[in-house]
Amino acid sequence: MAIHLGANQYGKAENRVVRIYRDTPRHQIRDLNVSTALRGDFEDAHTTGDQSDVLPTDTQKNTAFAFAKEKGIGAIEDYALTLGAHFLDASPAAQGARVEVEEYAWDRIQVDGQGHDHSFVRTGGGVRNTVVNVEGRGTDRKTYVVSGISDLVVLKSTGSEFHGFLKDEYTTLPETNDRILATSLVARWRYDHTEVDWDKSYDEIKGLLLSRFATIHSLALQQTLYGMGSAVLEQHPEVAEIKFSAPNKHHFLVDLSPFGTENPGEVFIAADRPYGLIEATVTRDDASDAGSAWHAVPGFC
Ligand SMILES: O=c1[nH]c(=O)c2[nH]c(=O)[nH]c2[nH]1
Repeated sequence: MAIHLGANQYGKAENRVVRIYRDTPRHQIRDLNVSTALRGDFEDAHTTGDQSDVLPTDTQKNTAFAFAKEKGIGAIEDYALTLGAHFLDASPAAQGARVEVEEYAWDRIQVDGQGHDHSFVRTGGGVRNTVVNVEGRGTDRKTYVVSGISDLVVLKSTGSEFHGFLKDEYTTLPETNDRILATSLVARWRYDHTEVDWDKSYDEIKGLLLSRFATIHSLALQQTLYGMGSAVLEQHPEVAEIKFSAPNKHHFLVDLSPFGTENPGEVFIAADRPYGLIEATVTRDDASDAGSAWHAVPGFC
């Protein structure tokens, strides 16, 4: 029987790196979840057990923590770019390095109208993330950055319709001109290059996604996503394409007629499962080649 090793990568997943800046009494916190992986010619490590080419996952973990102190943490994209380039340089057998970073944001706790110096409360409103892929050596080096947001839970209580859909003998869904539209949005966008003010770009794109969600009169979640994505591409030349994964968090009107009570769009049951899952990519016609930018980014079509 002929068998061979297929695609493989290895690394340390979900290093919870917390960095406190305490140079003054007014501390700052950065709270990250960092996953690293190397891919390349690691045939022997699998087939013969020879680990001489393997930079241990433990070393990768140590590096993520050491860099948090030695180099500090600026934008998560810069931290991931630095780590990715380092791992590729440190591992001659590797052809590519992948670094994924999620950031859990904290706000200062307000005490007597002032943000406290060293007490924080976890910020709501989505988790920022980035995936950096670095490949090749010397002048052949290619670097890809996909950044995004997950768990951005949004709802509009009107301004959403769904009608005119295809019907067959199993269709029972009533058409509606007024429904709740809610989702826990995952959006990831691929940058065209790395000369980007990462924090500014992220803040603006997040703001744009939220404002378009609010202002688009929705005829379907599909149309809302396309409108949100188009706005990002129109206003952010640094973005080549954007992908969405959006569970349609259904809210069903409760029938209060058995109690003789009307319910004109006021009381809903928020259904947990099942949910519609709407996924879409919005791309520039002249987008740059994605290369390995989306390598091992699950959860999108
Ligand atoms: O926005 C929606 N898109 C659909 O494809 C769909 N299908 C469905 O049953 N409800 C909805 N809502």
